[in-house]
Amino acid sequence: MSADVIVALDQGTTSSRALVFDRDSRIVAVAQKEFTQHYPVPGWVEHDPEEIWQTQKQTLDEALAEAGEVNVRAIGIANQRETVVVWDRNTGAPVYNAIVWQDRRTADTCRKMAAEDGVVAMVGDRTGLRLDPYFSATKAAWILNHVEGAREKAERGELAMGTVDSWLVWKLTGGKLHVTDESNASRSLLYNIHEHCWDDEMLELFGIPRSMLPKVCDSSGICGETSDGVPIAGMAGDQQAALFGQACFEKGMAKNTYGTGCFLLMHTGTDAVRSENDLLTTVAWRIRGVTEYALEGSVFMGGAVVQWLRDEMKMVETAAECSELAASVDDAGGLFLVPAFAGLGAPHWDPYARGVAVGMTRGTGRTQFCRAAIEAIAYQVNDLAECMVADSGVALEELRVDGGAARSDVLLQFQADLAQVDVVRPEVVETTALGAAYLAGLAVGFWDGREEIGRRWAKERVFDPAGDKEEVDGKVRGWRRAVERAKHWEEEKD
Ligand SMILES: Nc1ncnc2c1ncn2[C@@H]1O[C@H](COP(=O)(O)OP(=O)(O)O)[C@@H](O)[C@H]1O
Ligand SMILES: O=P(O)(O)OC[C@H](O)CO
Repeated sequence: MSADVIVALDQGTTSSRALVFDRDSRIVAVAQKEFTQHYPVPGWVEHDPEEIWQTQKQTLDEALAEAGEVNVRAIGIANQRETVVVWDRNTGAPVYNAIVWQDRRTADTCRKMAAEDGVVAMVGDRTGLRLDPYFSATKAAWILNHVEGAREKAERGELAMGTVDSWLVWKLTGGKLHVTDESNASRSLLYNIHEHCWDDEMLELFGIPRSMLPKVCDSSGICGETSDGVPIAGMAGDQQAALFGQACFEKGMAKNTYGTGCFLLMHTGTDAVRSENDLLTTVAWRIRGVTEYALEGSVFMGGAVVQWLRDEMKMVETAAECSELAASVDDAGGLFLVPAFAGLGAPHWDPYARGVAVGMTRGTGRTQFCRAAIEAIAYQVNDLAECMVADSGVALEELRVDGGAARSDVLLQFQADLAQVDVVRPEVVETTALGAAYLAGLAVGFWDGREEIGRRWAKERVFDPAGDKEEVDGKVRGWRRAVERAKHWEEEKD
């Protein structure tokens, strides 16, 4: 008899992955494929939607082939968020490349809109977000305004838009289903997170016809079937999926994912807590019609700074080598690297910031660059953690971590020293995929409930805070001076 399994699709910024999980939450099979990053103009980042789909489909097929005789009970999807695809409902063809969350082309549009009386407050009140190019709305509007004939087609109801989850479901169902889940919808700037609907005033503000938008579903629940008859039963933005996979189900529980970017999310229960410290209020997930929320801090360059040292600067051959070099010294010798390559996210929200390296001396070499890169990841997350503690009024009990760069012990130790909190790496670090699998599995009765999921979560290693407080404070002061030098570098355009 073939074993029952759940398949998770983890469509990330740099790769598409498919993982097969068994009833014990063990990974039975995994496949991964990187895809092309397009940087047509400095500050722009695009993906080819067809390549996203092809790589995702290939990994799905490969993972299933590796798993052998299995019975797939359901599919769950976790995806890079905010990245927007606009396609023709009749032909199914995208009208433009996907504009990626890191893309800053709409910075000037956002700045001008924000100058209008009351707009920033209205956007924050309704969506929980900032008027920043990070989110989907201005990216979709850019496509409508720049692709010939797109706006007219959209007005006629011929175009669909969606985040990558919507695009994958559209493809998986052979163009039958145009849906998203509430966690993804909450990243668009078009969704009212309190009234749980697309917001007419936001649609008008950004010039997006309502007919383009997907139907919003629960994050856990059968929303449809693939062309092969497998239920699609879970969908969430990858950071929310990771929060679920880390079993952060209680108010105040937090996780940080160290992927391309870094995303610190704290569960706030059924309260949409408004940040006083420049964080975002976001939907964690909606299950059986009940929405739970999270506070989020988003850092745009996390593990990607290590990739940059490897691929562009050629200072190392592998990401692991960067960590090894960083671990070989106690500090960066006064060097600070602020990787504001795509502007700065929370808490600065400065799309005009650009990368800087300051504090170089004649003794600065690649080892110091590697150390400074690893430290920069931790400094950015530490800034978010401070905001989160200030917002919630309680110290973090522990910080659960995951993502590719969470493999780096030196990073996690430095994080614990900076934030003075236990940093906990779980046994299963594939928490994004696991979260998507759990959301799908719960919907089809594969797992019993959150209690069971909580019991399954297990620590692999705890990084205890160490280090001299004064020394740490001095380093943080240095980091913040360096950040000031990165801000407002790119000139604003009219
Ligand atoms: N040993 C390591 N030390 C530091 N960073 C690492 C290490 N291994 C991988 N990374 C970083 O992790 C990132 C990939 O993480 P992943 O979670 O797969 O990203 P994403 O889901 O955003 O595509 C890359 O940016 C890479 O540089
Ligand atoms: O694909 P990741 O893991 O870098 O995550 C990207 C985020 O969802 C962007 O908000």
